[in-house]
Amino acid sequence: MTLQPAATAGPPLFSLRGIVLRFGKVQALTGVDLEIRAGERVALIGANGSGKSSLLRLLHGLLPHAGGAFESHVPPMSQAMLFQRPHMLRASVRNNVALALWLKGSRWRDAQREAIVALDRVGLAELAGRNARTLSGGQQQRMALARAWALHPEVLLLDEPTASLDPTAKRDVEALIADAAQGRTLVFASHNLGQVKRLASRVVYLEHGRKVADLPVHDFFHGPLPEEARLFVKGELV
Ligand SMILES: Nc1ncnc2c1ncn2[C@@H]1O[C@H](COP(=O)(O)OP(=O)(O)OP(=O)(O)O)[C@@H](O)[C@H]1O
Repeated sequence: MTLQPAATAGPPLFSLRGIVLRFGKVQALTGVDLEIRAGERVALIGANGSGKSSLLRLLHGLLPHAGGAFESHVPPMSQAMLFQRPHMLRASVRNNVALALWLKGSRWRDAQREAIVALDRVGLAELAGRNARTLSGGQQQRMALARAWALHPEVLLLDEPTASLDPTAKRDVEALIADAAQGRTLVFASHNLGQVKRLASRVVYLEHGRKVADLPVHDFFHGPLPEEARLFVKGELV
């Protein structure tokens, strides 16, 4: 499916000013300024280790910052994050989704019913009774998407959601993401520039933890870029 152009961006959801994030001596983010508004679809790109996952995890409240100011206007229950390797509980596919709903306050019976609706949406209803740990990589990502979707989040944060999938699964999961992103704010990390062009309205390029470019998607791919970002887009810097 094709994503509709984002409506005029709404109020700010996340505001970052001069953010520094460290893991011991490693500085994963340095002086990052970023504002993300409702309805935007922001792609985070950059070489391995440039800070994309760290930034997503900061937005999701999973990592503390060591400097700068971070404001989130999204209630914690209104955002969901998909990790590179989704976490699977040793339970049925249905219960993996239902548990997330139950934790959010649904009654168990309602949670199970809503889980089936969400699984149906990603084409997994037939596997609802299977142990989630026996799913293939593509099926796991679809399940994780159903789990995130079922929560009706305002914001979806995705960390390289199709990185480990074969081309068919990549296409399927990307279509589901496009569907899930409708009417929501999407922030995702990706090494797949085709996917960035298809899904994003805006591109943030990180290099060694610094934000080097931050442009509307068309300008990023067609306008002048800082040299390192230009080489990255040409595939000469990975
Ligand atoms: N738990 C951790 N402990 C120590 N260092 C970490 C940890 N997580 C990330 N880092 C370091 O922080 C920096 C940024 O890593 P991050 O995972 O955010 O990059 P990335 O852009 O998502 O990379 P990739 O494209 O490989 O997923 C890297 O130098 C990385 O080694």
